[in-house]
Amino acid sequence: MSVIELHNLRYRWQGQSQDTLAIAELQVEQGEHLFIRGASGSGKTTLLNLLAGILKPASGSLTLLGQTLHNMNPAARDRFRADHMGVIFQQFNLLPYLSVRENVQLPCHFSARRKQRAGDVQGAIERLLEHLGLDRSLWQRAVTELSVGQQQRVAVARALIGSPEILIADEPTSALDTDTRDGFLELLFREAQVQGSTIIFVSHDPHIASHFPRVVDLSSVNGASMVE
Ligand SMILES: Nc1ncnc2c1ncn2[C@@H]1O[C@H](COP(=O)(O)OP(=O)(O)OP(=O)(O)O)[C@@H](O)[C@H]1O
Repeated sequence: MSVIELHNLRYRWQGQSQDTLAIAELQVEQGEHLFIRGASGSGKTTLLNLLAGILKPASGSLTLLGQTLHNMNPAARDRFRADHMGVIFQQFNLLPYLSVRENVQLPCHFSARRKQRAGDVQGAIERLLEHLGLDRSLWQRAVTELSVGQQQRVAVARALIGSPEILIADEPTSALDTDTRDGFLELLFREAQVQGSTIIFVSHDPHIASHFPRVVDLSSVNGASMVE
């Protein structure tokens, strides 16, 4: 079973005369690191929102770990997301009034499964922050006191805790210089590999693509012949 399976998927934003996305086939296997590239406006964020169950396809099928998110009720969908997905967005979405430690711990509050998989939660937080190279002196600090690069590491640790099967990253490196960006990707890959997580990484930056074993250009799969 693929981790993500997508078949004849269509999505159109309201008011648009054409489908934003029309993807005949896309499968992502466990542990794969997939980079999705595409010009601005090609539908990358729309695709991630469909994968996360935030948007519902107009037609076609989309399954994650064999389950169809858009057929679930909202509570079940939220639970699925908390249990199985780690997300890293451009703005990181860290909670400013919480410390580094508390931010990383959050998914274990929302998901008993993630908590159970993390085991010794405080130990897991420390291991992740150490592996991601975040100095121990920062762990009790509010995240607002951290640099952008440091906040990014906190966001990665939070996405990884409790070993979710699927990691979704939307332009998480856009604020970084080249060296910091490459270091960030190395850390992300190393940790994802340890956990066997699948990565779906979206960006319009072509330099990042060279770090990924599999690259899908959205413009080449989007609108390709669909079997009705
Ligand atoms: N909320 C919305 N309402 C209507 N149309 C939208 C909405 N969000 C996106 N779109 C349209 O869908 C298309 C794809 O947008 P999307 O944000 O998915 O592209 P993207 O590839 O992520 O772009 P970028 O690289 O600039 O972030 C665009 O034409 C955009 O105008």
